[in-house]
Amino acid sequence: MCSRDCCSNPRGKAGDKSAINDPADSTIVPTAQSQLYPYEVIQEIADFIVKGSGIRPKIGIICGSGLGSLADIIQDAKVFEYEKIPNFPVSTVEGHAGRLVVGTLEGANVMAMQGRFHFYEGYPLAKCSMPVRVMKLCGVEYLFATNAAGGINPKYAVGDIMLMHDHVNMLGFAGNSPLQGPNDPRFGPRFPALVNSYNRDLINKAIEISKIMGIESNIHVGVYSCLGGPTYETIAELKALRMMGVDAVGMSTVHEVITARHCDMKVFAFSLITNKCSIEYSDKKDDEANHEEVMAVAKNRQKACCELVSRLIAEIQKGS
Ligand SMILES: O=P(O)(O)O[C@H]1O[C@H](CO)[C@@H](O)[C@H]1O
Ligand SMILES: Nc1nc2[nH]cnc2c(=O)[nH]1
Repeated sequence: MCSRDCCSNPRGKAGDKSAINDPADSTIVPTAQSQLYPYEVIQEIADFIVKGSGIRPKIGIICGSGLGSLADIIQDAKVFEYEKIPNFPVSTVEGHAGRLVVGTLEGANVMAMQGRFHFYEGYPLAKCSMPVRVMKLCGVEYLFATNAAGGINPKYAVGDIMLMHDHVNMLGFAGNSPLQGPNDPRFGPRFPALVNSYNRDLINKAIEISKIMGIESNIHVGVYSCLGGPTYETIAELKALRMMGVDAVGMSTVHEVITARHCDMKVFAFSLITNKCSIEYSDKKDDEANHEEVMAVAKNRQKACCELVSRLIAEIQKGS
């Protein structure tokens, strides 16, 4: 196990002073985000997974809130509990089981995170997206990132799927990035470009698949934004996001996509619209987002989400 403070659970263990910064201790030097998980530590984690599973995955899947069933359809699955993976954080959110599932889907070698890490859990962004680098060093070429999100675009209904074609990085606007700190060129360049981050070919294929599935009227192509959470948005914030061209809002994915594009992975991402974000002031309880509703909608729509992902992976396999 890595003994460095940075890799440990931020909540620490009872009596474990190493997890708490002492403001009076002038010897503590703040660690830049990019230094939290050096290349060698990521390599160790990747080796542990590849050796333990006997599989070199090509596609990495991140299951959004309530969408853990995307990993349940993986065949010949080898399951790694996050607690048992050296230097891996733990999942603390309901609907995020905290397991890595490695196996095959539609003939492709895949690895899926049944549980992701969020900024609001107390993890720095580089820690939230560290598993994407692990995927890269395991051999992953394609990242499939999924999330539950609130629909801001008035045309979106609960249960619709928004294929992400762009994002607005609100945490980035505020000066926070998983790439902040010295750059390790073994992962990627100092200044990665993010135009065309969301693979157009995969978006087009997903649209074609939605027609075959008969769900094309529930599919949109739009812009996602990640806020820090854990609060859901105020009406004024939702109005501001809408003015900025945001169609769906959540608390994840963007830093994962940044990390994936930095190391040149192809990205496909979608949001399941689990609640409508009303931008009108009202006293209606129905207008308040809540995590139980998010999970219930995700459970209802998991079949369609699984089919979309499976069929898209089958398309990738056909082309390889
Ligand atoms: O983005 P995922 O992990 O799907 O979850 C979304 O749903 C939770 C809030 O209900 C937040 O964690 C938000 O980010
Ligand atoms: N920030 C945010 N995250 C969500 N996740 C699911 N729904 C929502 C929402 O309305 N807002």
